Amino acid sequence: MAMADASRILQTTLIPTFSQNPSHCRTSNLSYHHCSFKRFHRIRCSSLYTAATDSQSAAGTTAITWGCDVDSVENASALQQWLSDCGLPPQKMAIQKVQVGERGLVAMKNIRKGEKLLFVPPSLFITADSRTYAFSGFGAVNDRSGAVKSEASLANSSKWSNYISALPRQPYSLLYCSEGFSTATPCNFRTRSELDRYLEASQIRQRAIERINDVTGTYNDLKLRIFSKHPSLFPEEVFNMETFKWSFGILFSRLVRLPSMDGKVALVPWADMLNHSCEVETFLDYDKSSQGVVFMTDRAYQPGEQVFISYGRKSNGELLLSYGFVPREGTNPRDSVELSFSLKTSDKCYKEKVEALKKQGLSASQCYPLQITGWPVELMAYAYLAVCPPSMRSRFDEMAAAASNKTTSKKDTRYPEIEEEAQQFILDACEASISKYSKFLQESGTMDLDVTNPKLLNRKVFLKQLAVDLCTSEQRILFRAQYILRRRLRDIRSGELRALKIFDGFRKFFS
Ligand SMILES: C[S@@+](CC[C@H](N)C(=O)[O-])C[C@H]1O[C@@H](n2cnc3c(N)ncnc32)[C@H](O)[C@@H]1O
Repeated sequence: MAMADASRILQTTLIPTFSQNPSHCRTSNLSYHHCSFKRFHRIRCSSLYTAATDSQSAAGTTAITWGCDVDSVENASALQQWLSDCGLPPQKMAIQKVQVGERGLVAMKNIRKGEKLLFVPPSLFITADSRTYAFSGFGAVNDRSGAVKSEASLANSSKWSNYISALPRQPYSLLYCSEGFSTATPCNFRTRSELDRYLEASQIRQRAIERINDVTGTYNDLKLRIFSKHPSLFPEEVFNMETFKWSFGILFSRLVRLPSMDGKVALVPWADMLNHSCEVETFLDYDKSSQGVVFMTDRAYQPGEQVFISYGRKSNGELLLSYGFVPREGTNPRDSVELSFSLKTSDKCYKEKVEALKKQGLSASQCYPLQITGWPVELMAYAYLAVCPPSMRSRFDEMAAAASNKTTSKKDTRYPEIEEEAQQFILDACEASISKYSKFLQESGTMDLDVTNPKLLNRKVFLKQLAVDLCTSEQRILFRAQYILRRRLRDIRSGELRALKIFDGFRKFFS
């Protein structure tokens, strides 16, 4: 789920707390415009970990007091009752503890292949334009004096209280990787150094850092411009980094994009209890004929079996980043690994090549995804450009254009004269990356977890396992690419050798 989508939903879930009751704004001298947070649509990425760390340590850490344990189903029956009172039709599934994903929806009756399930009506969606009331602890300001009700009383008074009570108190998310985050968080990367250590080999580390910076930057921005100026309206106990990360953790792991509603994103209670399987190809969407969110099963289920949907055709790294899990090894046909490539600064044509790339909006270093089945034509074009000799400088522009995925004609142009060098260039990057993964995977067996608290030890073992699973799956793709590249190079070289031998034979014959 894109950061901008999550941000928009988060902001609108805050707005109605005020906009539904403008008198709060009057008492606190905040204009309606201020209350609506419209000015804070922009996500600021400038704040770095240090800023987040400072505010965090100054604030102290506060554990989330709403929601429930990630594997608890005690609030599930209340949720199901509330949903049916709100118009959810009778269901063929119920929330239960499951093997995959802690809690999930399990078939109560026989379900046929091709059957439509769920039918969650729009009145239950939480979207950027819903008049949602107090979705998170952030919406807790709701009395005339501006005092904050406790989350418990908020949870009881909010329309969404049953939904909030059934949300995981500690969503699995890489958002919890910033320094100084609460040790109460059970299974995420707690510190930046953990993230660096465990995900050093993977490009997902950089993506996680960018996401954390986006979220912490947004919080710091709001804190500087609003929360700190109106402490009675925005008390630190509620408006702190921890609750902010919790909200984003929930959004990243539960928001759904609905293609039939022009790509609108929404939290869809009940539907968000379904877990992901890479082995199904069925997605949530709004169904105009039944006027609700549905999915169509692509296999049959018997009573007692867990029912799955697909969260999208995502790589294991993307699933870890947003949802905090890595699928079982070899089960994700959409898995890919991002590999970084750079032009050599010692290249005689370095500047000209950088210029050609710049014209396409690319830089000297580029990342391309490798899949078990191969890699994009854009990567091959970048490799040609990287190894292209000065005598072929007239081709730089066309190679750079082909290296950009903006080109509509995905022509797989080949340059036989530099084919060997280009394949070798990709192989070198692959092998450098493989050795980074091998180093981590070898060391992970002996890595000192450095903890005394048994709860924390469990958490650390879990997160290290996630990193090991991700790195194993990414390295597996790289090994496959290495195998293909080595074979191609062997063929090219043996082909050249054969051609040389024939040429030599002709030469001898004629002489
Ligand atoms: C949309 S929620 C699904 C309901 C969730 N299991 C719950 O109890 O609230 C997404 C979260 O479920 C878990 N999950 C979903 N699919 C999973 C899978 N295949 N393996 C492990 N965890 C999964 C992850 O924690 C993810 O962040």
